[in-house]
Amino acid sequence: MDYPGNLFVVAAPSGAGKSSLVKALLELDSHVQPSVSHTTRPPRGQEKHGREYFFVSEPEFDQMVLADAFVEWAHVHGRRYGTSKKAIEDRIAHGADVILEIDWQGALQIKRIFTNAVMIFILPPSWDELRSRLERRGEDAPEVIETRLRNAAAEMSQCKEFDFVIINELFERALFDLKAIVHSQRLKYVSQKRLRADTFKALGI
Ligand SMILES: Nc1ncnc2c1ncn2[C@@H]1O[C@H](COP(=O)(O)OP(=O)(O)OP(=O)(O)O)[C@@H](O)[C@H]1O
Ligand SMILES: Nc1nc2c(ncn2[C@@H]2O[C@H](COP(=O)(O)O)[C@@H](O)[C@H]2O)c(=O)[nH]1
Repeated sequence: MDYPGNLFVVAAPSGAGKSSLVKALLELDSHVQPSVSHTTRPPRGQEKHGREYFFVSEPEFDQMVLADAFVEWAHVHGRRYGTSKKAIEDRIAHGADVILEIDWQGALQIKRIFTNAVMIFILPPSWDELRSRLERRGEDAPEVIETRLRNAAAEMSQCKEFDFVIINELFERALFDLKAIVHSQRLKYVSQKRLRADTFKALGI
């Protein structure tokens, strides 16, 4: 059986560090491919259209919804965000490991469609640290930070729906945990379906 590829879904409250962790994972592991979402929020800092997001207008997003172009989409912090079918379906069909960095509402939509998706939730170590990460990042206006912190409690309560919860206190430790989850899912297929079968054959058992 060909390696079918895994779909990893990473969710977290804003500022918990999911983009930093996923970025670091992608730098270390070329077999994992990111999905680039569409959003109606404006770009911040150095963000580029087509790299962090496809930045689209509200009417453009509406059109994509009407055209059934999204696998999932949701209202998050007063904006809309969605994963297009185009962003993931080809890659999954070709057996790539794909990682989605999306909110919990989108994550649960994905789980209903892709029942084998591996669901990972990132938590910050404390409220104080969450606030100070958002402030230190320095890319959101104070009122945006307050909205994100207000929404964080409801978001974090969803972590029980996920397969894995990583506490991002020490970055390297959290990255180690994320890598371990990705590798363990890959090994399930590689060892059970192919290498193990080859070894059994060679051993005549
Ligand atoms: N373990 C950590 N210790 C200290 N700072 C961290 C840690 N992880 C991430 N950060 C910092 O916290 C800030 C928020 O991280 P990041 O942008 O990755 O969060 P996020 O969960 O992706 O947020 P959003 O959903 O708003 O995009 C960044 O400035 C990042 O460098
Ligand atoms: N349901 C979806 N949520 C998404 C998607 N892409 C990003 N997100 C989530 O939105 C918030 C805010 O992101 P930010 O870049 O504005 O800080 C965060 O929780 C993201 O994970 C998506 O395609 N679908």
